[in-house]
Amino acid sequence: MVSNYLLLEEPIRMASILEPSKPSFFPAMTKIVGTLGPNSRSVEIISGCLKAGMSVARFDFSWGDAKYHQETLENLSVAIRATKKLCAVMLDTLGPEVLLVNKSEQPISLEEDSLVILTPDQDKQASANLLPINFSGLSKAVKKGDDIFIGQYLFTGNETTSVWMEVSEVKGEDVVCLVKNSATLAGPLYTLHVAGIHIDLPTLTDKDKGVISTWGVRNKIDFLSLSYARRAEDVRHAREFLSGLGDLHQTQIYAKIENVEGLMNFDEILQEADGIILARGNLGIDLPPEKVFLYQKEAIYKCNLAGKPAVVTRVVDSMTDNLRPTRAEATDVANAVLDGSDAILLGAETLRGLYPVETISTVGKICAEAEKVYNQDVYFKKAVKHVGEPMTHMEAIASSAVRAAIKVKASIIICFTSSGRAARLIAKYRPTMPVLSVVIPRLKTNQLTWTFTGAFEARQSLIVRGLFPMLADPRHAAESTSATNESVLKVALDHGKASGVIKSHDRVVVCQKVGDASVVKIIELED
Ligand SMILES: Nc1ncnc2c1ncn2[C@@H]1O[C@H](COP(=O)(O)OP(=O)(O)O)[C@@H](O)[C@H]1O
Ligand SMILES: C=C(OP(=O)(O)O)C(=O)O
Ligand SMILES: [K+]
Ligand SMILES: [Mg+2]
Repeated sequence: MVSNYLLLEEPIRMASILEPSKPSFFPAMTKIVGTLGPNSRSVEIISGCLKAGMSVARFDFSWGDAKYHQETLENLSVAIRATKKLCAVMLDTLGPEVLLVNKSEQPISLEEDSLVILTPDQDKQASANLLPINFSGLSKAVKKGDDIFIGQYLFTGNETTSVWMEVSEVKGEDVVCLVKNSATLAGPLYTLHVAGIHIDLPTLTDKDKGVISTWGVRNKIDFLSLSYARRAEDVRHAREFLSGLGDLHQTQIYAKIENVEGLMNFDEILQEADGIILARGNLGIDLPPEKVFLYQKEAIYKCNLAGKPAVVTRVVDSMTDNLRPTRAEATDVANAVLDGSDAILLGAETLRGLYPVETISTVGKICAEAEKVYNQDVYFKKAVKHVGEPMTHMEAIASSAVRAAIKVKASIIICFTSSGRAARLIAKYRPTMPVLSVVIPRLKTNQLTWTFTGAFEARQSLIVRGLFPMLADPRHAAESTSATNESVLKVALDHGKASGVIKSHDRVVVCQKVGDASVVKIIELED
């Protein structure tokens, strides 16, 4: 019987809930993006994060300079080599973020019911009555009665370091606000959020362009997280910019939807972007609390059907200071997985939290439990129906591979790919088993040198639910014959066996091209 119930096995036995989970080679099919910062930049901690399951490292240029992030990234490279765990690199832009400018970095104590002026004059000293900001258009964007929220970067919402204010008067370029709660703004970086207004600043700022063309090019970033993407044009513009920067034409763009403006243009943004980040931190302030879940479900579903990864943020804020998540947070992580998300992005928890490694492993365990009861059957049927008929050959092949793998209870799917497209399409149908995407390098030339492609494609699958990349030896370059295909398949199977995902007598579904024909084959392993 097929039901629309979220859980696959219906009903599950209560006693089965208590059974300990079997350890598996892959911590979870859902991926974890960790933001690296002060509490997660040593080789030792980063190695711990990788072993716990982090597969994408986010470098947030809202703070820290290129030198600081470069040191962290070099430690990441050492940790990758030491642990033999792959990790992709994501550059997160500053974007049109309004910041408080407190040059002295002295703590500022704001009193409930007092008045404070927000001014674009950055030469002024910050005080309890005057707060300079980096944006001169605020007075034109707000009106009396609007809510303004100032919080420490990545504020958790339950700190006494965030302040809620109401606009009481606009005076020239200054905005006079009434403080609604007492708070002390200590530390260097504070961001300002005004619900529901358009901030007239470019999505890709000059500072962002500078960072991408230097730090980004130097480190061949796999992903650009485009903060505050508000229109499809923002993504197109970023893509045009990347296309002029050598290798970065291969960088994928993840549009971060952080406000109502981005939400209103969601469909057109999804069409242009390679993936979506549901930035619930900012969007959660812009939306009434009772509407956030609705956005989450709809946005993830649209991403799933488009075959584009959905990344959910701000899941276990309380783990920034605690070893255990709250019950609400633990349930929220599981629900994000049941909703269909590809990856969970950790911010404050890994960046400045006390328990970065434990947070990653806790979130991974919750994801793994939720994946086991994800109603793949219901989702699969919806995905097939949505594509309609006639299907493209690749959609037919990808969906058939997933269906065959489930029917024969295969332990993995092995997918040959060069562009990564075939593997992504398989992931779209949400197989319940891991997909080993065997990326076959292609030889390309820029008329000066010959190089192999494949590294970007392999790392970019590290954010997709269920995909685990393996980069084939360049000697097996894409113009492959059936003999080389067979030898690559043997390497992939050996890799699967060595890592424990496949064992003797297991069934494996393979998706590859043989001559001109795309085939899905089922193989049963011998001893
Ligand atoms: N080098 C290869 N050897 C064998 N089969 C391949 C190879 N590259 C891709 N395939 C298969 O070809 C089909 C098209 O895959 P796709 O990833 O779209 O190809 P490409 O990487 O060339 O864009 C899929 O069935 C895929 O498994
Ligand atoms: C992840 C978010 O943003 P930031 O880049 O500021 O951490 C968010 O708003 O959810
Ligand atoms: K940012
Ligand atoms: Mg944000």
